[in-house]
Amino acid sequence: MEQQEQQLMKLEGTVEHVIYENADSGYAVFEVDAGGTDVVVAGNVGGVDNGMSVTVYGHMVNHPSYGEQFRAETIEARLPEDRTAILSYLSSGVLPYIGPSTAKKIVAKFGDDTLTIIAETPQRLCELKGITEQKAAVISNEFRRMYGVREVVAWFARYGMTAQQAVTCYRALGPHTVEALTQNPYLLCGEPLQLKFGQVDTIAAALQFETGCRLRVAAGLLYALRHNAGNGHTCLPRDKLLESTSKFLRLPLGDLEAALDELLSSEELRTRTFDGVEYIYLPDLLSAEEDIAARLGQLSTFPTEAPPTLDADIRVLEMAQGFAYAPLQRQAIRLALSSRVMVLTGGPGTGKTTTVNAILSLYEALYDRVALCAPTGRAAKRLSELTNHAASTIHRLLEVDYSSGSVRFIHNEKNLLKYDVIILDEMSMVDVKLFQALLAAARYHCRIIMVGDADQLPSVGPGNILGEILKAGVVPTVRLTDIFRQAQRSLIVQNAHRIVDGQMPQKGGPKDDFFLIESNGLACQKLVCDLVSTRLPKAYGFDPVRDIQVLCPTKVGPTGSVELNRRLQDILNPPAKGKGQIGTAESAKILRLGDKVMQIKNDYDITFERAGAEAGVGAYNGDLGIITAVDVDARSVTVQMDDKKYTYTADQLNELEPAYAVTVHKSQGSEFPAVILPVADVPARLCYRNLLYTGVTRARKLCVLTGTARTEQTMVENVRQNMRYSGLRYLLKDAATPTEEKQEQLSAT
Ligand SMILES: Nc1ncnc2c1ncn2[C@@H]1O[C@H](COP(=O)(O)OP(=O)(O)OP(=O)(O)O)[C@@H](O)[C@H]1O
Repeated sequence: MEQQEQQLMKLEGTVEHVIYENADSGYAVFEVDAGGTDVVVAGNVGGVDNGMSVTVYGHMVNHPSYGEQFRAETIEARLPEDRTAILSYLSSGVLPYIGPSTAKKIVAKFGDDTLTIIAETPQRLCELKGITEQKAAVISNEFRRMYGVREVVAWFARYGMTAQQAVTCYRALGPHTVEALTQNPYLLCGEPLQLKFGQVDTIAAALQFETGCRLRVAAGLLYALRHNAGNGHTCLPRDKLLESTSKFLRLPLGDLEAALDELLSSEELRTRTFDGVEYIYLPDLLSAEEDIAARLGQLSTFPTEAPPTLDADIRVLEMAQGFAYAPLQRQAIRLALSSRVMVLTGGPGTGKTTTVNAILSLYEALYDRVALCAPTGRAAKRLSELTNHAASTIHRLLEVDYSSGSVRFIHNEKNLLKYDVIILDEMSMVDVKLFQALLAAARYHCRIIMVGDADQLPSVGPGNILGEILKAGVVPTVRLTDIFRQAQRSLIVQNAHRIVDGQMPQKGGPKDDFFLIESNGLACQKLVCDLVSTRLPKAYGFDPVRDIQVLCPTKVGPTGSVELNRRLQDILNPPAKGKGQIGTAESAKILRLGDKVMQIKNDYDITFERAGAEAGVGAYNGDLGIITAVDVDARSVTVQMDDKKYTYTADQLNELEPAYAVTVHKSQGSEFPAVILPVADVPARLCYRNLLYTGVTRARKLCVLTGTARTEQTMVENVRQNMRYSGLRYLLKDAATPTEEKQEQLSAT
């Protein structure tokens, strides 16, 4: 920090005029009187007000439109200290009920003590005509709130953290933020910042916390569980949790046992034993799994009957389509119409969508309200194209309310969705919290049909619901296994099935929709670029940006997504005069007019416009779009994602990345006309079957593998199933086991 500060310039002065301020991000542009010279300062400083004394560290930069300005890295702001500064501060209208003339009167009366009086004895303001007790209280509260934010910003700056982090934390922890963090800095590991344990440990050490203290041990255990939830585990075996936490805290196991037991008895953590092994859960993840299990278990045991005309109805559908359903498809249709809950699973080309279409038609004849949904926008779009029926994302169905700064759903157990049936596609991508929310918002009698392919990569969030449901074996399930004739002609489909069966894909040739071109290292990088930019567009007529997608198993290396993005951006959308572009210092990425970009995290707040339709909010991880405008001065870009137009301001640019090449993980739930998948230089931990399978099955018309047969073979043979700890299968089995009490409840309904 010190070293960094040495390279930074220091500027001291008084804030003269705030030109622009974004209260959410803490970004501000303001003029500072630095001993007679006015300097424009810009940066994420957490807000400033006229009259404040500031010490700013940063660099002078030359802004293309605004000329010279000081780009602030950190700021220390103090409240105005002398009369003139206090008057300027209050006159700016920073506090309610105080305009320039009232400010003058207040300062004339209380002088240098003005701010102390406002903070501590606001009733004294009533000595001035026109200020009632109520007004004085409002003024004082607002002052203390603002002062609180400044205090938090200063505290954060002391430990090398940004004003934006401070503002976010203040919003979550409130006026006592500094007090709370001083007493327990490890709170920073939790929501909303989720800082790395090491970083927080350094802060704690500076605050004289002992390495063996209870707060640190408890924080370490919670951190390990949260970190593992980020890797998909809903729980951890007790021994494993203790062992890994003991390693990163560098404390003996014995020191951790007591802290864990305390956390369990205070219910900050929960425990369950499955198959004789004790598992430790974060409470919200246990509730999610228990709620899911209880609801699915209950629905599974709910007696229902198929409509008497079902066979005739199926025959009518077959006649209308001109083909008969295969026996397993028929079984799935019957099961869907005679159960409250079911799973339909199978690989590509096995007739899932055709079966869903039949189920949808039959249900629509019976019920008014059938919802079709999928976890991602692209999956929902594809579903709606394939079924000719409106489909939405789960988030859209539940309607996100982000007004409190965290995700809540408008539809929940108190405001149920008005559907009789919910058909949920791409089930492999749904995590436990989202599924819990969906089930909570479903009416008691609502039927749930889950469709998915368990061999795809599991959800980004914690849990492996589809896999666990299949393992539990208590939810009625049909697994489609035969590949239909049309699909059999496709080498993409055949090879996808070969991969799942552990066989090497057929190599294919130019006439097939799948082929492998052997290559390696930089040659492979060049090959991918040639295929995207010239060879495939020439041979197949694909648009290099809109139709072809490079999917990388990894981010790193010559054929990782980072490097390929850089190369492809240069080739497909090179810089040109008049073509706006914005560079971001942190990630060294460039966003340029015409670029294909991806939203890389959920933003529930960002607004979009739609031509001829209602505007809305929300952009989700994995959404793809094209940059249609760049405002270099304002550092903002406009992105068109299907029919939605978003404007990203300077502080939102970190949500976007060029997307000529994306990782297979980010492509889950999407399909592309042509996929190029480099299978060279893949790090060992990413060399596994489901990843290759997921990548290949994203291709609709053409899949080209570039790389080495050896890497391909390693991927096919490695069945490390992205192993995830979860207790859902046990909880489900338990929930579906009829007990006397449950039987009584059922017969009473
Ligand atoms: N009973 C059937 N008889 C003849 N053809 C069928 C039948 N069911 C499905 N098909 C055809 O098989 C092909 C694959 O079916 P479908 O698209 O439903 O499979 P899918 O499992 O959804 O595949 P994907 O996951 O790849 O989308 C389609 O061309 C479809 O028309």
